Amino acid sequence: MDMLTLDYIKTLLPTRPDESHKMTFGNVLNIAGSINYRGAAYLSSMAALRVGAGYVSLASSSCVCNSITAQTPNIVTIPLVTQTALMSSAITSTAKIISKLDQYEHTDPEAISVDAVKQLWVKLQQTSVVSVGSGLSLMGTDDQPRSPNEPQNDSDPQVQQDNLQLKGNFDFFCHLMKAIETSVTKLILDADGINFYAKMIQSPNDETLPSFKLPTQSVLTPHPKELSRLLAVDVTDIQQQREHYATLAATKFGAVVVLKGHKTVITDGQQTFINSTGNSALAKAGTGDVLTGMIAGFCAQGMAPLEAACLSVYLHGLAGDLVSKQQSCYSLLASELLDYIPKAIQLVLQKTA
Ligand SMILES: NC(=O)C1=CN([C@@H]2O[C@H](COP(=O)(O)OP(=O)(O)OC[C@H]3O[C@@H](n4cnc5c(N)ncnc54)[C@H](OP(=O)(O)O)[C@@H]3O)[C@@H](O)[C@H]2O)[C@@H](O)CC1
Ligand SMILES: Nc1ncnc2c1ncn2[C@@H]1O[C@H](COP(=O)(O)OP(=O)(O)O)[C@@H](O)[C@H]1O
Repeated sequence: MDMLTLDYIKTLLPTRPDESHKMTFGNVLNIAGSINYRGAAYLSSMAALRVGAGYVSLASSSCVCNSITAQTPNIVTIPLVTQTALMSSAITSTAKIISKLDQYEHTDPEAISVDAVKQLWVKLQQTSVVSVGSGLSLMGTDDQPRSPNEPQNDSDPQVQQDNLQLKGNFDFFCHLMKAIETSVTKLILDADGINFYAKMIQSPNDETLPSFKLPTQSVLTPHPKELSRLLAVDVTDIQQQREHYATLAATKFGAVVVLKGHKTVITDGQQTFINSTGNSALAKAGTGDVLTGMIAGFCAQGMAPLEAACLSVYLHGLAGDLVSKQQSCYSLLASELLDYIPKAIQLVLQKTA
């Protein structure tokens, strides 16, 4: 186990040759965001650009893409066909409307259609790295009231697993992961992408859950609760032995694992690093989406997943430390963290000189 040091981080920053163009610095396809989590799509895409990726495309539903385009001109958007768009084009009579509405009653109106995978097919072949999951809603919690006679212990990881219900973009995600399995080498899997993978791993005999393999160079970015779902281990145990469980997951899933939180653990199962930067300012909704985008952005520049994860986690924490110095650790917004990434990179570069 090694602490991440500035000396080591200095050696990781990718070079920026003068003889270059945007594609020299990689192409990220970010599949992120959903009707309630548009901000996650913005934060992750912008973070990939902020660390130097040459080209970032956001693939999501039209409502997400429209919101992002209204906020920034920097992200190329790929609006994906939604289930409701297909549904309305298929509806021709009132009777059909009623039967279809019944069928889609519990569906997110902006849920992406499985046909969108065909839309993405060529792009998947051309892209150097794909990030999936930030704000892409696949799961909900089963909030059904329970009978008082049937108490359940919610801290039991198995109960947490059972309480996760598939919804929203689930069908699209399953087809997408099958396509990624055969066409993508570098994948960053975040948030509900991890929750789905956990459900798949924990329920190998469930035929309603199509299985997929992670690409050879994958990064999983769980927070402790997500890792607890992946390993079916209580979150308290995870927090007591963070390095142990992160390493176990990396070995089990053949991926780099970034176990987020104070002293983030980064491991490929053989080498393990502990982050030395960051503070409670980062405990704010959306900062994890920024981290996912940073890892994707560095991977796109040709970095190996372990190194890209170490560099991203360190800079993300350093950006949080710079914020804290200027404005305390109370007030950071995840969107402001994006503005501190250049300052963190500059600090590392200055130390290099
Ligand atoms: N602006 C946007 O668009 C934003 C979009 N976002 C997107 O929203 C999606 C869902 O994100 P989310 O925040 O709703 O769910 P999630 O983080 O799984 O928390 C659920 C529960 O897990 C637990 N838990 C969490 N962290 C923990 C920890 N470190 N250690 C231990 N436990 C921890 C905690 O449970 P508790 O401990 O309270 O029982 C918590 O209540 C996701 O796609 C994301 O990308 C967000 O990034 C926000 C900004
Ligand atoms: N107390 C803390 N100290 C250092 N880093 C923290 C702290 N709390 C959260 N972070 C960092 O902030 C990010 C939070 O990510 P995550 O839990 O996925 O939140 P979200 O889903 O809202 O983006 C992670 O990179 C995590 O390491």
